[in-house]
Amino acid sequence: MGSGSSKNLDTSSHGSGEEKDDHGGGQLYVSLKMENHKLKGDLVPHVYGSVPLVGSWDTSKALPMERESTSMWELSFVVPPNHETLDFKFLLKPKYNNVPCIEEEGSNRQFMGGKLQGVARLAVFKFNADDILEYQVLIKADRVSPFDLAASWRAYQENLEPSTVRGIPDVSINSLPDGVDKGSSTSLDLDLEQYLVPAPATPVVYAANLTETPRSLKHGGAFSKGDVSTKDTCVSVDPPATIKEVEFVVPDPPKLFHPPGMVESKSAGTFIPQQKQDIFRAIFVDRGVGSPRLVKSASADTLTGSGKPGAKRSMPAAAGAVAAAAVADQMLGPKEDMHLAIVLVGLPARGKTFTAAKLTRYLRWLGHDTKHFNIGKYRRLKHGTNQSADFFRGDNPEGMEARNEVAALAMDDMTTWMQEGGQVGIFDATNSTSERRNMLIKMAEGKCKIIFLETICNDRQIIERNIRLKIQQSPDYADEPDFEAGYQDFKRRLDNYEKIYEPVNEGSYIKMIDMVSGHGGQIQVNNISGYLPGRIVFFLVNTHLTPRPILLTRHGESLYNVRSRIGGDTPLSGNGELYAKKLTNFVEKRLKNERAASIWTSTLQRTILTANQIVGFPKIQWRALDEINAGVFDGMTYEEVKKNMPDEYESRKRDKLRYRYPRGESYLDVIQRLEPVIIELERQRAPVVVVSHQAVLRALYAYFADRPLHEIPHIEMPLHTIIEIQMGVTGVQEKRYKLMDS
Ligand SMILES: Nc1ncnc2c1ncn2[C@@H]1O[C@H](COP(=O)(O)OP(=O)(O)O)[C@@H](O)[C@H]1O
Ligand SMILES: O=P(O)(O)OC[C@H]1O[C@@](CO)(OP(=O)(O)O)[C@@H](O)[C@@H]1O
Repeated sequence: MGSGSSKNLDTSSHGSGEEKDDHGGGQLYVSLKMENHKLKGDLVPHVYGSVPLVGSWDTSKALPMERESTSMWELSFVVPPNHETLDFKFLLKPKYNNVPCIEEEGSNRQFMGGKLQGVARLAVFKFNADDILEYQVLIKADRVSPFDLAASWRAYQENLEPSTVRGIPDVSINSLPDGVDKGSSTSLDLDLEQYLVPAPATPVVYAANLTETPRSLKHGGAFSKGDVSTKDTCVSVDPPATIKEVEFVVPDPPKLFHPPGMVESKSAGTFIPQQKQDIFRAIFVDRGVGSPRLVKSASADTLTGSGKPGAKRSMPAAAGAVAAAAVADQMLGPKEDMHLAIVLVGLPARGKTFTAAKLTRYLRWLGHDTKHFNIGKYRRLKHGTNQSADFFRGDNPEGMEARNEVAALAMDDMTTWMQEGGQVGIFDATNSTSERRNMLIKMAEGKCKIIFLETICNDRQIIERNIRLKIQQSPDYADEPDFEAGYQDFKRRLDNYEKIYEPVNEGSYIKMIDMVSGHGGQIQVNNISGYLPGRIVFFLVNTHLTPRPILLTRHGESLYNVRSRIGGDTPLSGNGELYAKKLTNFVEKRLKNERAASIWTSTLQRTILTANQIVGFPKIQWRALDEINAGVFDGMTYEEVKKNMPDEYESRKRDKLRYRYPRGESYLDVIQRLEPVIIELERQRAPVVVVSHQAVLRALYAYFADRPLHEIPHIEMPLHTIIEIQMGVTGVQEKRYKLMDS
């Protein structure tokens, strides 16, 4: 049996009781995974250990792990902050008995002060001298403030709550009929190819090229046209709408009059200068622009239903939790906390730009006004693309000055944009010395809150792969025809950075350590609190680089689709049933080698029936995947709405994103409830087939395709077509299969 004990945190042993080992307070969120493809009888992996939570070394109270896929077992738990040391071991226990238990070989595993001691070694179980079973082990421990943890978890759980619709189990696996071998569908790949149709243009562009362009370039200042490298300019000078933003500057929120207890929101549209006075009377949280018969802000009419790019606002264009958090921040938080700077830190080729772009996409999709400032792009525009490794030497004063100068310019641009209402700036550079970071901290004083996000990778193979990707993608090497010469130059550049690199140890930070290698990664969090930082940590904890497809499809045509009626819960038409068969065939072929894939549907029968015949994969019903709730219009045709409620019809037409159906939902509401689905799709390592609805799929697709919020309600989402999103190490790619005409 395991040995060891749990020590309660004794403040006296820390001198003055400083929370030195507490890493900024908070609870320890521990996630354990074990993987083995050879299953042994009905033995279930358990965890037991030194604290009551994990059974106090009593095998009958050990915590069972849950099956995540056929070969993967998982368990998460939260250790209260007053446990300094936690010892534990893995245990194999029969499903329905307490004995015999087989404890893993070797010494106890241990968390001390929130950190795993030693490495996450394999879990080895010895049945007898010749019979040994090994499990791969993955252990993550993150410090999360109790508040953020509770908020994230509640939101997550609420959306995962099982439905009670129709009494159908929410998770089911219909096994393959006897004699059917899932791996036997040979030579079928060609069949799939015949259904391929062109996807909307999704050029694979190096993420840095899509980032912000220096303001001085837009307005003809320090970055003269002569400085500009053609490679960067051709991709990314912002559209005129963004430039227009600076023409009308909304006063800083603190300068506005706030009657006690009232909160003013500008999130519902563009301000029209002559109506500026009205904003002083606006008292509402973004709740949609429809339903005049229901209570509506007196000011809503003074705001043009925009959602268009360039609309100026100081609150996110979002609903629900996002809007509520923004209001709370304005009421309670210090002014600078209303703006958040995520400052990347890390050696070159550690995934900083990749992570920055992904986070930008996620935050924008949630409705936060977010911009990505890539300092490499600033440098290229100012100093050209052909800087050799010497430019990056720590002992090259000119190089250092030039790099600090562009970093300061970008920081200036970012804080100026924040003062105009921008919410989250992502500052993407190596920022590899504390001197540079101090410069940024000083520049941000009183303007925004800084959180450092450090990406650390110790896996030589991944670094090697990243370097090769860099030579292929980065504009720095676009003019270098000789791959080997580029490679050697980049290696020298890396050496120069490594010589002076200082890991982050100051302020608020998130460290992502080996998060992509697939084993033993961890996230360390220091001094992080608040709604948005909490969401960011939650998002980063769940993302990884394992390539896998996500298949999105609408249900087969329903009886209401045939009659052009919205909403409802009707079964499939004949056409719809045919699609269900074709989809089944498609999934069997496309996922023939995927043992751990799963099928997600909504709780409405048109999606359940569409997926009904697919066998061999777990099916999960999500309420969050139900179609937009059309409220009092459910079951009507668009024509009927137009005729009977012309005002409502027009309101929706004017601003389909924010329009909330009376007693129903808006697209913004749908996006909010889909957040747990996105997090889960990011977290999954195996393929997922999502069978859902038009509005829901528009919102999900927009996240992956990085489409702006205002476009979401208008994205084409045809019936009987599968959109395959391929999640890969360089980003997201798309394929479309049209199985039949709609
Ligand atoms: N957390 C990470 N650790 C290591 N590699 C990563 C990480 N995230 C993404 N990558 C990989 O690193 C590659 C290069 O990333 P990039 O963002 O250009 O690096 P950087 O900005 O640090 O120079 C990406 O294409 C991706 O495959
Ligand atoms: O937002 P719009 O464009 O109205 O699209 C959403 C509508 O699509 C429909 C079909 O018209 O989805 P679904 O096919 O899932 O039934 C309606 O139920 C839903 O209200």
